[in-house]
Amino acid sequence: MGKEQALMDTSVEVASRQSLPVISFAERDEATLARQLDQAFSDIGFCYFSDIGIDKALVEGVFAASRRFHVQPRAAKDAIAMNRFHRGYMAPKTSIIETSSVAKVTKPNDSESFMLMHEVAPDDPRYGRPLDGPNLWPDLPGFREAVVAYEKAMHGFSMRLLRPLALALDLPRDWFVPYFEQPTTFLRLLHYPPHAKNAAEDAFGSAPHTDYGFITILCQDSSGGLEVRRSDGTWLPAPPIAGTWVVNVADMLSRWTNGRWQSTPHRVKNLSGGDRYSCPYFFDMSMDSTVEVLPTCQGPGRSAKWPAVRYGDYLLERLDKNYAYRKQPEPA
Ligand SMILES: O=C(O)CCC(=O)C(=O)O
Ligand SMILES: [Fe+2]
Repeated sequence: MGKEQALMDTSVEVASRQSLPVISFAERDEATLARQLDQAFSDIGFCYFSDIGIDKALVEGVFAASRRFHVQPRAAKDAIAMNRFHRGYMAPKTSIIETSSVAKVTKPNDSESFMLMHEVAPDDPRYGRPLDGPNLWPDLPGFREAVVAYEKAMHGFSMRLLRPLALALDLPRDWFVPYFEQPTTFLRLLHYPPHAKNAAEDAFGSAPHTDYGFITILCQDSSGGLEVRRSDGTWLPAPPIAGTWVVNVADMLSRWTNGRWQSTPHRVKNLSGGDRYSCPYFFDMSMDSTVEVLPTCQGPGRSAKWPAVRYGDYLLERLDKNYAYRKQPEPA
């Protein structure tokens, strides 16, 4: 490969790409990881992670919990319908991605989910602010323990990931840490029913969208159906690979990097014929974080493409537009 080609390959996504890169965290030094992360996130904004040090039993536990939750009768799930803090059960066809920059989305998503966010205790000064309130739990023995154990492990890994991410962007290795002392996190236990045979072409389990925050680390079952948009507008499948997580850059991280890392649109159609389960973990900065283009991602000829934004404001605007329950009048 000539030097010019090599340079191009690190900055321009290869339109003919047939698969996403897999980055292994087994015995890799931070500098190597940083290089691989930079390449993947600059190219297509998506990759797989393997060997991230999370016990298989934790993964099996969270999927088992999700299945137990979703097979319950609808009334049991509605008993913990999503509260104004964005926690609880989100019924099918109650989210429509009106803020999609990708497509005119007209149909609500054909999926249901249980949403868990960072816990905010009543004695926490943040308690009661928008999106800072209590989680809701189903009446299922062992459910909470399994879900919290997985969430804790994902949080630990995500904190460790901050260093190679900072190095990849030529920042001091602990640069991101202060933004994540009180992170905004979402663990979503998603269930997709089989895609209806007569469904319209533009009906999706998850319509084309980008994620809002910093980074998303998703574990999927063996059904398949997730697709990632290439820069030429075609869609690349992100099929299940045992022992891996699918990872993507979200809007705030893309904005922080002045677009060097891409917040890539993705979508889901569950064509497996059976139920599909996935568990995305959204690891985002504290609500009060100001996201302003990084000093290392701007300079002469690379002026900042976005003004500074407070993450909590950006997030609220998105949620208010995309979720039906947020459009109802507040209960008295
Ligand atoms: O279920 C999936 O594979 C993707 C889910 C997703 O993109 C999301 O919840 O933001
Ligand atoms: Fe997503």
